[in-house]
Amino acid sequence: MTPALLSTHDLSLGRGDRVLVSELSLTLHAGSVLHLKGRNGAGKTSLLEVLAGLRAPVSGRVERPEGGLHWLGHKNALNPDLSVIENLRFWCALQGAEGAATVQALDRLGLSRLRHRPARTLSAGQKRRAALARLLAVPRKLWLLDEPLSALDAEGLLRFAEIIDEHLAKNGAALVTSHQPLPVIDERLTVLELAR
Ligand SMILES: Nc1ncnc2c1ncn2[C@@H]1O[C@H](COP(=O)(O)OP(=O)(O)OP(=O)(O)O)[C@@H](O)[C@H]1O
Repeated sequence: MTPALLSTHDLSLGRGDRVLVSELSLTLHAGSVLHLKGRNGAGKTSLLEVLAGLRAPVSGRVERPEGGLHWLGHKNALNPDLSVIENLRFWCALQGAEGAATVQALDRLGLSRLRHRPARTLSAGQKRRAALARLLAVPRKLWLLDEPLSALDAEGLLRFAEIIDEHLAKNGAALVTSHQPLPVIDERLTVLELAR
């Protein structure tokens, strides 16, 4: 059995007086991906925020990997006035990862040609790709990704599939929310559907 990269123990969370998740215990192992599904408002983002440590649960606890994790929220968190590569370098510097492989990361997302363009001039899908490039610039074992496929075209989906595949092969793990099927269709994928 590969090591656990994320575990929850009797985790409950809510918004206001609404319970969204009740006593969830799950384990995400290295080399696996969990597709978190559920209708609008079911609580996927709220759960991801608790897993990332950005929001407190009502009860229960979360065990995360040493060495940190990647969190990609709905927002791309790009500074509109910096170029694509400046944005990535700035983010790497915040992570203490100066000299990270930013050019290669942008190349993997098909953004080489656009790397000196101000982020504000990118299309929605190009901005999503620029945010995804962070996953490659700094290695982290655990990826928590909220709707990473939003705005990606067919070619972007293929690139995402390749990136996830490599990440799992290197004993990484990912928890991904998406309203569309994930481009990983084998025994490495499990699905959790929030019921509400
Ligand atoms: N800032 C907030 N204050 C109060 N309630 C909120 C807030 N943000 C979200 N909620 C509520 O919490 C519930 C869960 O929201 P959440 O964003 O986690 O759902 P989701 O499953 O990610 O939805 P979607 O598929 O639309 O992204 C929803 O009912 C929503 O109305």
